[in-house]
Amino acid sequence: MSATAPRIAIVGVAGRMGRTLVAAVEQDAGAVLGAGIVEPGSSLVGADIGELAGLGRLGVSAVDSLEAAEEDFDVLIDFTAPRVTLANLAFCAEHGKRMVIGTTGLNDEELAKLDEYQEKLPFVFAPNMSVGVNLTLKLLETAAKALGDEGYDIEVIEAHHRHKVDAPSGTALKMGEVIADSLGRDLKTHGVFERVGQCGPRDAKEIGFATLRAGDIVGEHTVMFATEGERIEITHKASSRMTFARGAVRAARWVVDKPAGRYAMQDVLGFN
Ligand SMILES: NC(=O)C1=CN([C@@H]2O[C@H](COP(=O)(O)OP(=O)(O)OC[C@H]3O[C@@H](n4cnc5c(N)ncnc54)[C@H](OP(=O)(O)O)[C@@H]3O)[C@@H](O)[C@H]2O)C=CC1
Ligand SMILES: O=C(O)C1=N[C@H](C(=O)O)C[C@H](O)C1
Repeated sequence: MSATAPRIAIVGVAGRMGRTLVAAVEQDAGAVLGAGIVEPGSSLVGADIGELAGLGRLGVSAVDSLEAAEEDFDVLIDFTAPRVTLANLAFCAEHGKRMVIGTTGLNDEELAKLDEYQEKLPFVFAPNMSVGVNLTLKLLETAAKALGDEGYDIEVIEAHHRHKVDAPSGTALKMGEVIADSLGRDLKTHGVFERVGQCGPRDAKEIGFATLRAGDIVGEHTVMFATEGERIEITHKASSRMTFARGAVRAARWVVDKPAGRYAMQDVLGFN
């Protein structure tokens, strides 16, 4: 399988990431566009996915189920919504496929469900597929270890486009988890996601989150380490969805010959 270019199916192919993924697969000589899946009953069934992506005709027509695409792909790339992703994971496990999952906003129960599949198929799950964000996670580990117990307050600030449905972003939560793990804290107890009214002074160990939603912001994350007299800010700014899409295609090429397991982008990039 690894010797030939994997055939990729993109679910949610008419979405913001779906359309960008079509372009990313087309640009990658090591991957082949196998199928594009839209919502069941969508008026886009039969549309050419190249045309949906603004690339002109590519000869691949959108279908509205994984069953209809089953013969046409090796790896499914899924940037949709939690319930859709979990249903697709069940299909892929049953039919010997691999997956790359970029969907965010999974609740604890859904995250636990994801774990149930780690022995059933190989899949990469990452809230952010960009190389830059994954490097930033390594920098945060170092910064948190150096500063977190030295009186520096830690705050995570994220900004995204007006259409985003989950908050804080999956990336912001991942950043919080990396920082908490590095400091032996638990994000469940130390994460502060809302401050309103007479909320009192800041606890030294809390990890605060602030969310902005506006216009067409692709995705921006800053982690602030602030103490009296100085502040360090580690920032990542995405200016194009192509950075996520290229990472996802890279993950699809990587996961195609891996044994069953749940992998992270850090594994794909060799950062672990
Ligand atoms: N990991 C990463 O690097 C990144 C992750 N994301 C995450 O990816 C997800 C999608 O983001 P985005 O592309 O902006 O969102 P969009 O809403 O633009 O795209 C989601 C697409 O999924 C489609 N969809 C919904 N249900 C189904 C179904 N049952 N079968 C097939 N398709 C379906 C939607 O169709 P319809 O519109 O008809 O409902 C829509 O086209 C979010 O969770 C986001 O946070 C985003 C960017 C980067
Ligand atoms: O919804 C988005 O757009 C993005 N979502 C991801 C997240 O929730 O972290 C990644 C990226 O920042 C864009």
